[in-house]
Amino acid sequence: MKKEEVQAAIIEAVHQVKSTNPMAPSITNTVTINFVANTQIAVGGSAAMVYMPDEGKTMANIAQAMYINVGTIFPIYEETLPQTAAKLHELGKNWVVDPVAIGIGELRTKLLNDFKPYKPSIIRGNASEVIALAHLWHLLDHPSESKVRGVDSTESVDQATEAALALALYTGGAVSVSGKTDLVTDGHHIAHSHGGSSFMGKITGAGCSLGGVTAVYACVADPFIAALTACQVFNLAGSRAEAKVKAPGSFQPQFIDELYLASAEDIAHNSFDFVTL
Ligand SMILES: Nc1ncnc2c1ncn2[C@@H]1O[C@H](COP(=O)(O)OP(=O)(O)O)[C@@H](O)[C@H]1O
Ligand SMILES: Cc1ncsc1CCOP(=O)(O)O
Ligand SMILES: [Mg+2]
Repeated sequence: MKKEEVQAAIIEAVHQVKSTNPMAPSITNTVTINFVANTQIAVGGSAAMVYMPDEGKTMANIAQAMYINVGTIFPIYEETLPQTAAKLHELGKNWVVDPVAIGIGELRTKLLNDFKPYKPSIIRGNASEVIALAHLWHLLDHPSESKVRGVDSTESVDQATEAALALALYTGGAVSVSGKTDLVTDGHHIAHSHGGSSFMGKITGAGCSLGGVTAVYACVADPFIAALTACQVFNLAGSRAEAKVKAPGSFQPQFIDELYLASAEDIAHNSFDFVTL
């Protein structure tokens, strides 16, 4: 795959989403649920948030792709999440997992551990979360020095490269690691997407919404292209929004506007590096 082919695939994914309005349902946290839905809608997708086991399985049946984010969990998720993941795996649908706050609490750890056999098509998290998931799934041969302290990363994207590659090779899908520069890999290629804004770390939900938008593109594109397209549109919209505002409060609505306004060509030509391994 050449960089020009990647750019052509990004343009195609953006056009497909804008013209078909695909639904990427979510089971996601209660902190950022509204922002996730609004960003999914801004790029041309359709949002539907569910909680219950029968809802998860129904959505797995009718959706083209789905998003599961464990940022806030409830006892019912012990039923909802494994049943939904099993159904998505059985049906061969693309689905995105964001292992928010991995390491905190027994239920979250159990839920993330139980996803392993269902091989999520895209794992999206910050560096610390991606490293912690690779350790939880025993994919790294050195001991864990877990630095997860909540929802924010304490490690750099570069430090998560080995974990991202190990996860991608295990799932056969893609892994998307966010930070100042984002890394996307399918185990055979690595892309680094540039841009964004420091204000994205000053609002809640930049990562969660990146996962939701990744699921929208996963309705129409393969996991690597879907994950990279989402990073590209976020980095472009983040840079453009930052240029127009002074502080995080006004950054958030401006960012949604820029997601909505970004053209397929501009998204594909936002700065990124691409290497084949
Ligand atoms: N300092 C930064 N500069 C540019 N973009 C950033 C910065 N911090 C985060 N982002 C962007 O914000 C989004 C969420 O990333 P991140 O903050 O790592 O996720 P999370 O909220 O899950 O920890 C990504 O699109 C990422 O590129
Ligand atoms: C603050 C918080 N607490 C539990 S989930 C959540 C949202 C995390 O959002 P993001 O990972 O996108 O910053
Ligand atoms: Mg996050």
